[in-house]
Formats: sequence, C-alpha cells, structure tokens
Amino acid sequence: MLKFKELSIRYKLTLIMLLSSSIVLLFSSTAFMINDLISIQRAMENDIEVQTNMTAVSISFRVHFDDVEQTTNLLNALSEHNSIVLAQVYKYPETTVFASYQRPSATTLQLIAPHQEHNLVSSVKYLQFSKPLYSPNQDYLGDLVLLADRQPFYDRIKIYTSIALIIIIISAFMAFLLSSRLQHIITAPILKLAKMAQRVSIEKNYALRIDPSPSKDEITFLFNGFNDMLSAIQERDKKLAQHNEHLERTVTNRTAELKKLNLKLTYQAYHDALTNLPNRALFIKRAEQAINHAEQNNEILAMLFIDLDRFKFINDTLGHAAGDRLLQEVSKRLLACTRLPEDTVARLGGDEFTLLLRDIKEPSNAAIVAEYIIKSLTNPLCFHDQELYITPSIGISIFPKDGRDVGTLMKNADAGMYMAKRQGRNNYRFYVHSANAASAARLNMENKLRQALEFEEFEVWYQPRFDIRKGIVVGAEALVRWRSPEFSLVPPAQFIPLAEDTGLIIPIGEWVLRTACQENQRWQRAGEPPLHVSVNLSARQFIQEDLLITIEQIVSDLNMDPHRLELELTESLIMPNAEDTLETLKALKRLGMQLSVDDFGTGYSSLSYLKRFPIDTLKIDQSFIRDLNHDSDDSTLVTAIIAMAQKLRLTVVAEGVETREQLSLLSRYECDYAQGYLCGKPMPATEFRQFLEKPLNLKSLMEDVR
Ligand SMILES: Nc1nc2c(ncn2[C@@H]2O[C@H](COP(=O)(O)O[C@H]3[C@@H](O)[C@H](n4cnc5c(=O)[nH]c(N)nc54)O[C@@H]3COP(=O)(O)O)[C@@H](O)[C@H]2O)c(=O)[nH]1
Repeated sequence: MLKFKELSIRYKLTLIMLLSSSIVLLFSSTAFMINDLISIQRAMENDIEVQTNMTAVSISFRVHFDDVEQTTNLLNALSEHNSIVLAQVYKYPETTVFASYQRPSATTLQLIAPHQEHNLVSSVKYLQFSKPLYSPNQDYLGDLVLLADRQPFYDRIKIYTSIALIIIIISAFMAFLLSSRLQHIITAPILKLAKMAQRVSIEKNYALRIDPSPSKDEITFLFNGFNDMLSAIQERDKKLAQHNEHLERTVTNRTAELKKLNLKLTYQAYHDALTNLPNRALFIKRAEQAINHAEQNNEILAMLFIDLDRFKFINDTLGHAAGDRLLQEVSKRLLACTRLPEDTVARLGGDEFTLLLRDIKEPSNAAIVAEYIIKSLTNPLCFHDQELYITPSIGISIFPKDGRDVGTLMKNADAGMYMAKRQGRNNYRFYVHSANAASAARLNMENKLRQALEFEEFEVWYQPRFDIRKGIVVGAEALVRWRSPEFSLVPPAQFIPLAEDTGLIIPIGEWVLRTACQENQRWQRAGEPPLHVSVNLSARQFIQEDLLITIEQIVSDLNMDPHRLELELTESLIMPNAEDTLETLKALKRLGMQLSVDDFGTGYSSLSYLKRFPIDTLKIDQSFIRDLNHDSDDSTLVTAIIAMAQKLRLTVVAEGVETREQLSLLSRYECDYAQGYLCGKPMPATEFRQFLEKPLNLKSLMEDVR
C-alpha cells in the first residue's frame, strides 16, 4: 500500500481536504443530531407529561366516584397517542389497578415501577409518568401512571442518521470534486516550476525563466525567487565562464611557455651555454648511437679529446671575458674542421673539447683532422687589441681498436691528450696503452696532492741570494717541496702545474708564504743581519681577490717588517693584463713589500710597462746565465738587462749561477746579486740556518777565477 508520504502533493492535498471536510461534517451533523434528539426527547417527555396531567384532570372526578367504566373510556382516548402504550389508575388505598388502558399490540406490558412516587422514570425502551389524583377537596385519590414507548424516538434517530449519512456522502463527494479542482490551482504552478527546474537542469540553460504567475500569492514569490535564483546562477555562470576562459587562456599560454621552456631546458641540458656546442651528455648519447651504428656496419670511428694549452693562464690573467671569447672562437674553428652533421663537436667543460668522427675509413683520417685543428688554431685571436695565441693538445682513440664503449674511448682519448701534453703540447697523439697509465698516475697524484696539506707533507727550502759586491748573503728564495710518502721528495716542477690546474695552489701558496715569513722572523730573532725572503706567486694566486688581505694579514700576524718580504712574479704573469696588474702591484707596494720579476727575458716584456711598474728587482732567467761564458748573445743580453735595470734603478739578480766563471762575469757586468748552486742549493730550513751561521766566502770564489 502506498504510504501517505509517498503520495504526490496532488493526492495529499485531496486527501487532506477530503478528510478534514468529512470530519467537520461528521462532527457538525452529529452535534446537530444529538441536539435534535435531545429536543425530541424533551418534546416527547413534555407531551406525555401534558397527556398525563390532562388525563389525570379528566379522570380524577370519575375515580372519586369509583366510575371504572368512564375512567376506562377516558383512558382509552389515549390510544390517539402513538407512543402511549399503557395507562393504569391505582385508587387509594387499594394497590390494585382501578382502571387501565393497554395498546392492543403491547399485550405483555408492565409498568417499569408500579406505585412509583417519582414523576418520571425512564428505561431504554419506555418512559413512565405518574400523576397523583386529587378530589376537588384535594383529597388524595390515587395515581395515574402512563407508560410511553420510546420506539418513535428511535425511529426518528434512524431517519436522522440515514439523512446525516447521505449528506456526509454527498458532501464528501462534493468535497472530493472541489478539492480535486482546488488542489490543481495549487499544484499546477508547482508542477510548472518543477518542469522548468528539470528543463534547466537538463539543458543547463540558466537563461530560461518561468512566466510570472498572475496571482499575488506565495506562488508568485516562489516564481520570482526561482527566476532570481536563475539570474544569480546565470550571472555566476557567466562569471565562471569568463573566469574559465581566462583560466584556459592562462593555461594555454602557460602550456606554450612551459613547452618553450621545456625545449629550452632540453636544449640547455644538452648544450653548452657559452659555445652552444653539445655538452657531455649529448656527446655521450651521440657517441653511443654512433658506436651502435658502427658496430652494425663495420665502421671505424674516432674520438678526439682536445685540451687547450695554457688556457687557464689566459683565463686567470686576462679575465673570464677573454677566456670566454677564446672558447667561442675555438668552438667555431673546431666546427669548421669537421663534417657536419655526421661528426659531433662537444665542449665537456673548461677548455676541454671532444670530437666524434664517424665512419673515418682509416685511423689516419683522424690524424688529418687533428692536424687541421692545430693549424686552424695557429692564427691568433684578437681581444681588445691584443693577440691571443692558443694551442691544443689532442688525444685520439679509435673504435673498435681502443675501446668498444663511450667511457673507454673517452678515457683513452683523454690519456692520448696527456701524452700529447707531456710531449710538448700543440700536437696530437693516438692512444697507446701506456698513455692510459700516465693519466691514471696523474689522477693518483692529484688525489694525493689534495691530502698533502692536511697531512703536513710540504716543506719550504731556502736558496741563498748573495750580494756579489759585498760577498754576503742578503736573503733567500723560498722554494716549496712535497715530501710524499708515496712519491718521496717531489720537486715543484712536477706538482705546481697540477696544483695550479686544480686550484690547490691557493692554499699551498698561502701556506708557503706564511711559513717563509715565520722562518724569516726566526732568522731575525737569531740575530742575523736583516735578510729578505722571496716567495714565488703563481698566476692563480695573483688574481685572487683577497691576495692583498691575505698577505697583509700574514705580515701583521707575525709582526714582520713587510720590506723584508719579496714577492716574485713571472713576466708572463704580469704582462698580459698590465693595467690590472699595475693596480695590484701598486697596492702591494703600498703595503711595503719588495717586488721582483722572475725568469726575466723569457716572456714578452713591454719596456714601457716595466718603467711604470713599481718593481724593485729583475731576476735574469737562468737560461741566459747557463751559457754566459760561451754564448756572446747571452752575454750581450745580460749586460743589456743589467744596463737597463740600472737606468730604471732596479736591482738585478742572476739566477742559476753554477760556475765561478759565471759569477766572475756577472761581477764584472756589475750585476747586483747572484743565486745558484755555486752559492748554495735550495736547502731545508734547519740546514739554511746553519748555512747562515757559516756562510760561503763569495769573494774568494771569484778571486780564484781572476
Ligand atoms: N708558485 C710557486 N712556485 C714555486 C714555489 N716553489 C718553487 N716554485 C717554482 O717551481 C719551479 C721549480 O722550482 P725548483 O725545482 O725549486 O727549482 C728552483 C731551483 O732549485 C732552481 N735553481 C736554482 N739555482 C739553480 C742552478 O744553479 N742550476 C739549476 N739547474 N737550477 C737552479 O731554479 C728554481 C728556482 O727558479 P725561480 O723560481 O725561477 O727562481 C720554479 O719555477 C719555481 O718558481 C712556490 O712555493 N710557489
């Protein structure tokens, strides 16, 4: 059975109206009926009472005279009254019935309560009235008792009930008809609203509107509310659509940007930013593809590892802008030497380039390319009116002979490159097995060098410098040594270039500087005459931003007279970037240090700069001293340098003095100072202290020669 809750509003309304009208009708008709019945009952009672009274009056006289017959006749007159079924007269003092009347249909009737003193006695079926009878003298004669049947009353109830039921049924039917019609008035707009809501929901069309209701009731509010709601949704929808459109546009733009960025990032991930050449990752990828192809097609391919000689030096001294320009130019020239797009030129980082030459038919073709590269780099590169010269060292490995995978081929080409470097630079070498060993050894040394400072494996040795005229020691050059447990005593020529390449020269150089200054202080404390100590500065150290601070700190920490510290700079270090160098040199001079130009004569000195530089000393390179007494050119050069130095008021140190003849000649040329094995080899600090206590007699050395 359908529950009330599940019924449609239409049926609910009909049912409610029907039920309520029926209940109202039922109650009202019942009330009316009860009221009517009470009235009928009263009327009936009054009627019988009146009959009783009237009959009592008419029969009192007859009873008084014991006239039974007339009394009975009078009682029989009651037959006109339908409801009176029995009438009896009792004469006092007898208790028997004096006269009576009984409706023929009611044979077995009995009074409800004979001799009843109450006026009115009632039962379900009958009503009994008693009336005392009096003589004209008011003597009590007896009683008249009337019994009325209630049946007519019940008949009336039946009729009333039937009528009421008919009315209720008709009313309910009419209520049903009416409610059906009325509920339509209410539910039709609701249905209309529901349909519209459904349509809006299906079509998602918030521009739809429900027609306004002609009435001015809650439905109108509902319709207006619904339309307002649609307007709000439409407005919000519009804003949402605009927002979405904006969002979509943003997303599209962002996606395009991301795509572009992604492409850029992919490009960046595989290319070198400075030269735009493929980087290591792309080179490896291409090399792998080339190896696969070569394997399948029995081809030979070559890998070239190129390192630029002295690039770090140019970069450090001329600055990164010059270094970058140089690398870009080298890239262009390398590209010009290859067959594109089959071959690949890549920059691995720093000054390292690799070339992948595919299908070269025979290894000698790789050598031809290497020669082209060397030749193409011969032409100098101009940077700010300055000509820069760069040479390459090239290692070559061949697939499949020198390796069948990228890693091995690269490693072996690298080893070939080191061979080329060791054999004089600006050339190329094919990989041979031993080259690999050299590369491994270099790597091993690099690792050990990194630990050397921490394990205190460095020592500073001192080589005395003599005043040739006076024959006395004036100072010493501090020369670093590496006492490695693995390589024993390593000379600086073997590890200083490596330290420069790796940047380790910075902490090593600082340590040498501090140790040399400490040692100098020790000499002074030991009561020696004022001696200077000269310390070599590498290019990398010289361009360090905090060089001045470091040196000043060391000198002030040790409370040393800065004048006793001499800094040795090579020509090749100070000349290329003369303007910047000038500033640094001036600053060092302001701190009170002595400055000397080491290996003088080997580089390209600009004499005008030499004049402007605040230099104190020129150290003639030992290569000019070596053949001084045999080679007239060297002799001419040395005398020229000494003459020039005197004019510029610079002192001159001759390096690498090994023989008495050399010393004697230098003395004759009026060279100021001498340094070399003849005067004293570099020695450990303790040995040098002993040397100072008992120095060499330089004069006697020269006298023997004369
Ligand atoms: N940046 C730094 N460079 C340093 C430091 N210590 C040394 N060096 C540089 O290493 C190069 C080689 O030095 P070394 O092996 O010590 O050789 C020096 C002398 O032993 C050698 N010498 C001296 N007299 C003679 C001689 O009569 N004959 C001969 N054959 N060799 C001799 O010359 C080297 C000193 O040269 P120089 O520095 O030019 O005065 C060398 O270039 C050092 O500069 C360091 O701490 N930092």
